[in-house]
Amino acid sequence: MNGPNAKDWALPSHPKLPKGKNLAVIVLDGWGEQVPDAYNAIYVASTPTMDSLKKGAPEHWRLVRAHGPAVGLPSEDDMGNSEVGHNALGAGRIFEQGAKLVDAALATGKLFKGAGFQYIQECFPDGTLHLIGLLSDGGVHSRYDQLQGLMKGSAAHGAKRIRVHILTDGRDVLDGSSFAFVEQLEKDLEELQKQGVDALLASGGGRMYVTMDRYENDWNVVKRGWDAQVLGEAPNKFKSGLEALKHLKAENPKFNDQYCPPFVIVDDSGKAVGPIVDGDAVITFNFRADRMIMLAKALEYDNFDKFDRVRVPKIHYAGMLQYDGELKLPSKYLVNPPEIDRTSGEYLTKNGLKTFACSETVKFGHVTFFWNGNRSGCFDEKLESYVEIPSDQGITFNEQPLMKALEIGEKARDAILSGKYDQVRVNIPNGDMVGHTGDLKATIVGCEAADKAVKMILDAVEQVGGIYLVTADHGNAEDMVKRNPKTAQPVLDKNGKIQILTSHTCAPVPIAIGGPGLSPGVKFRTDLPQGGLANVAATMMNLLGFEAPADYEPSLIEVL
Ligand SMILES: O=C(O)[C@H](O)COP(=O)(O)O
Ligand SMILES: [Mn+2]
Ligand SMILES: [Mn+2]
Repeated sequence: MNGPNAKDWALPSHPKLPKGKNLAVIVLDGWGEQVPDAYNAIYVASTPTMDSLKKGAPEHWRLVRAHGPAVGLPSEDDMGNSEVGHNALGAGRIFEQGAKLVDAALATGKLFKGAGFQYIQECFPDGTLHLIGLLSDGGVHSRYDQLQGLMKGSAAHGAKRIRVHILTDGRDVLDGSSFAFVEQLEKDLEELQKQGVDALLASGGGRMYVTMDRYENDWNVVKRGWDAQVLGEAPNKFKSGLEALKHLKAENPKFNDQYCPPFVIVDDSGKAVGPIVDGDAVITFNFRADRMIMLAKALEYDNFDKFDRVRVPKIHYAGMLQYDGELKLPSKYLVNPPEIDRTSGEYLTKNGLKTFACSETVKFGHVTFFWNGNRSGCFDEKLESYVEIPSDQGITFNEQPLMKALEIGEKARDAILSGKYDQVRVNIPNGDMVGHTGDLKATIVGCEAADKAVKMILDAVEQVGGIYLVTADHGNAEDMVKRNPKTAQPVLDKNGKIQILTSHTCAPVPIAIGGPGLSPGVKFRTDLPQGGLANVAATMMNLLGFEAPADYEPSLIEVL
């Protein structure tokens, strides 16, 4: 990686704040600030520790922006997410993120002129173009209008045969919305057929059960997708996508979009219409990395032992973006990823500071990979310890809402008490992972567990005379229902039932600082009302006794 020379990596000392204080950084995943009512799981939950921090407002507690342009997303309507949130927290600057970069590359047509697309195009005369990704307009991992642009543009640039392999959402968008997305997709494919392109939906499955696992929590998820997408094999076979969803839902009263079982579309003779074979091209159209990396490895690596691929077709594969800058995976991609460089983690190591980072598997990469600018691995193994607590596999987290919050708290506590680290950072997942299930009761339990974990860490900070910084990456658990934007009242569906919100929100998130090591004159500035997650990195550097690099977003604190 290019970077400043050694001299420039040195951070100047802060004129007023001392070095040598332990700093605990706690990111509560999916923990926003919203109207206090019965559907705000955080408000309903008993969270004495987080409540006590709020009493420090405005000097030691405030809100920061965690959505839209504040984290590099296209518009104010874009909710925050873990990738952009942790990127901003770790890098201290706002980078235009995947969603925006793909929009621009499609709008200018640059996407179709780049080396990545040309590599894909080489297969067009004889092969099929397969498009694999998340089917929704959530804007977190992918967006439907971008898939439309990709399909149309590919046809215009010579693709004669297109097969789409969908992952139904219901997590970044309302559960049940997949029916409408599939209907729209099948219409769009028909339109392409009228123009002479042999375009069909080929396979599908729910994102959490098929393909979109992350951080290698459960390779079975990716295998289910591989079998349907590549081998054309699934227990469920249908003539169309809509028929598939209707049938699977009728069969199972608990059906939801996130966990839809895998299916393949077959022709009249019962043959799968779109297995991936030698000579084909494959694009994974998600722009976000974490949940596409495992499939990218299966598609790209010669030496691969995570599951039996049975048949490994010789294909030209490209990602919408390059998902991992360190692994250079995938090697071919359509749009250059944001160049997130000189992250706070890298600065800390260059200045000799020691870091401990921990979460459970499903969020582990958030405090490591995303935090470090979509880069796997440490900057300096001698200075960094990354600890992953294995997550439960094969369950929806409303079944285990405590998750590993207390185990994460214990690891952080021990790391703080060991006195070995300057910065101890964790991600506590409950508000988000349980919030995504839409189960209000379980989310309340999860928030209570998260609060206990925070207490455990703050107690350790107290013992060593350290400093804490508690914040979140975006909202989720604070709002569990879809609301009328004008009245803020819950919206009812056609059966009169309240519509459950499984997704993130556009709410701001809290940030609190404190601990016995915090110098008495430190308080939040009042001249940064629009402050966002990208302002946190400079704040952390100050609390560690350093000035932040000049191009970082300004620190949220001042010293009187
Ligand atoms: O991938 C997911 O679980 C959701 O789409 C977004 O959640 P996250 O951004 O909190 O990971
Ligand atoms: Mn998150
Ligand atoms: Mn989430």
